[in-house]
Parts: sequence; structure tokens; C-alpha cells
Amino acid sequence: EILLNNSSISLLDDTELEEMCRNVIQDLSAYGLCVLDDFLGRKKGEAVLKEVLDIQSQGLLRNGQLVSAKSNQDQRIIRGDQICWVDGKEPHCPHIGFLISQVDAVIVRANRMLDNDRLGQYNINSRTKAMVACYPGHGSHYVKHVDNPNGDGRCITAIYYLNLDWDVQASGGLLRIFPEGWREDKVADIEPLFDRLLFFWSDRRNPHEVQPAYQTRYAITLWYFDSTEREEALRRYQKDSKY
Ligand SMILES: O=C(O)CCC(=O)Nc1cc2ccccc2cn1
Ligand SMILES: [Mn+2]
Repeated sequence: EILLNNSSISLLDDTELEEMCRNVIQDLSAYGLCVLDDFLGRKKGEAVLKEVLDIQSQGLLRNGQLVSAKSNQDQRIIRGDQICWVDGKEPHCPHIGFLISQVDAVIVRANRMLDNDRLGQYNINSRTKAMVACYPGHGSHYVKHVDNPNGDGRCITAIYYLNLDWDVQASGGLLRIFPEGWREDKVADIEPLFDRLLFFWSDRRNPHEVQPAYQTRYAITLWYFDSTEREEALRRYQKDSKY
């Protein structure tokens, strides 16, 4: 668990940052999710991607989702994501650290905005490390799930996508969110496009799945904690929490 630094420096000037945060808060309040495109710009986005590729080529990614080999092997669930956790301060990933600081800057600022405008009455002052994830293709997917179904403190999921020229028709890998409260036949289909940042409430309001991917699909995820819910969860689980 990492405390947010209230003086996270944003690339944006104050007016731009304020405008972006207003947009994030409005969309989260209205839809439970928000998509920001061209978040870092091409150059910086590519620098982050290069560091993720380096992490992968060094074999640092571990199989995230368990594969349950059913009785007969061909029934096995296709291996899901391969992951590793970084805090962004490591010497080999300064640009991932920069990405994290920019997402923190948005969350810190949004959290500080006028009360009636606050992030769904949350008070956010900490987050997890960043989870670097790769879906190796060959149909790897993530079954429908809720990130925080039982009040472990996580209130916002932030996912940064790194996939240049991704074509969902050819490569799949769509993130499909089934927002609670939307009409039964309505879903949010999010393409994992390069330099795209997605925020959504981490709780039961947003069940989601990653549809089978047929190319390697990269993403970096951060989870932000609501201080009250987090304290309560730590008390309940006596600090054996996994983050
Ligand atoms: O890559 C995407 O579009 C989202 C993938 C996704 O939901 N990943 C994910 C990964 C997780 C890993 C550990 C525990 C909970 C987790 C919940 N969600
Ligand atoms: Mn998830």
C-alpha cells in the first residue's frame, strides 16, 4: 500500500488538470467509468511500452490467473494474464514511474475538488503498486469478475493500455464492462488502445471480463483505496491483506 504524494507534479498546467478531473468526476458519477485517450502522448507512451517489453523479455512476468487443468488436459482454461508488480521507483522503469505519477496527479486533484464534486464521497490517499499485465495471445482471457466484491478498500481501478494499432476485430482482447444500473442489454466495450487510460469503480457496480486476445495485449493497472473502507478492511482482516 503506497501513500499518495499530494504534490504529484502533473505534465498539464493547472487549468488543463482541473478540466480533466472535472471530466473524470462527471463520467464516474454518471456512468461509473471514464476513458481518457492520448493520456501521456505518443513519445512518453512508447517509452512506457518499451519498459514493459523489457520486463517481459527479462522473464519477470508470472502467470497471474491460475490455470485449472481439468481431468482431460484439453479442457484446461487457457492461461490468462501474466503479471508483475512495480512501485515505479525501480531504476529499470522510470517511465512507468512517470505514468504512475501522472495518474496519481489526476486522482489527488480530483479527490481535492469541491465537496459536492468529490469522487463519490470517497477520500483517497493511497493505492496499490502498479500491476504490469500481459495477455500472451492464443485466446488468453479473463473471466467475468468484480475487482473488489467484499469491501477490501479499493474504490477506483485505473488501467493504462499500451497496444499500438490494436484491432479488436482481428485481435479480440476487448474489455467488456457490465455496469450495474445500465439497461440489461447495455454494456461498455473498451478497446485496449495505446495511451488510453480507463477509470472505473472497483466494486460490484462494474463486473467486467477480458475477451479472448489473439495478440499479446499489455496493460498497467493501479487500484486506489478509500481511506475509511481500507481502515475498516485492515481491521477486519488484521492486516493479512494481499496488497
Ligand atoms: O486488462 C483489462 O482490461 C482488465 C483486466 C482485469 O480485469 N484484470 C484483473 C487482474 C487481477 C489480478 C489480481 C486480482 C484481481 C484482478 C482483477 N482484474
Ligand atoms: Mn478486473
